[in-house]
Amino acid sequence: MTTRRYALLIPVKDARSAKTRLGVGDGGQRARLMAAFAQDSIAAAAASPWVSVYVVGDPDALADQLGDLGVPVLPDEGGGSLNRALERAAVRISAQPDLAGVAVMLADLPCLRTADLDSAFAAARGRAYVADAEGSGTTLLIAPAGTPLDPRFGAGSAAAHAASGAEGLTGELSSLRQDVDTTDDLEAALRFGVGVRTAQVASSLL
Ligand SMILES: Nc1nc2c(ncn2[C@@H]2O[C@H](COP(=O)(O)OP(=O)(O)OP(=O)(O)O)[C@@H](O)[C@H]2O)c(=O)[nH]1
Ligand SMILES: C=C(OP(=O)(O)O)C(=O)O
Repeated sequence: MTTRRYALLIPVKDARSAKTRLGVGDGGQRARLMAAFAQDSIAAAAASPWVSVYVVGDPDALADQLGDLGVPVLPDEGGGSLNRALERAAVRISAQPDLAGVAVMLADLPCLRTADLDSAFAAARGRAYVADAEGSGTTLLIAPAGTPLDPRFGAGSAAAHAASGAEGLTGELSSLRQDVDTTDDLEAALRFGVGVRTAQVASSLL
């Protein structure tokens, strides 16, 4: 275990325009669910001794959405591009001394258990990523100090991160792979076990 921490960037967009592929509830209910995913993801990550968490997004839009988690918010300077927003935030944060590196975790991981995040950081030997359960997306990208973040999130991002030279971590890491994009994913996540905030919102919806 290192004494230096990674800056863990967690991008969160305004819940009202997020998760259009989730076919549950109306727009307002989907926004509450999305906010709960983000809160559970952030709370589990913030408990890890490997990271200091920074949300990347619009601070005004996120004020309600993040509840009382008390995490710092870096502005989204991506102009609609997730990868550009992450690169800009990484440049801002890497001015901090004594970082172990910069990492990115997506905020649609309502099942996340801190131990899986810890295991991923412990296993990374260089720039590394964790693919989602389906194998096509990426849930975590780790760039140790001295390596570029070079984020390639979006459709087919696991293959894109592999092609860019990052190592795909092979541990089970099941709660870190259980991302929720679709209604089927949500059902799988509920069977797996979600965090308290998601459980509460989901029970009022399903
Ligand atoms: N700050 C920021 N976060 C983003 C942006 N795009 C996506 N995200 C976040 O990145 C994570 C993964 O995003 P996607 O699963 O692609 O998001 P989505 O647009 O909410 O989902 P769909 O509408 O179903 O495609 C989620 O935590 C989003 O909130 C962006 O442009 N800026
Ligand atoms: C942006 C991504 O996420 P999702 O699969 O949640 O759209 C990704 O996996 O790169």
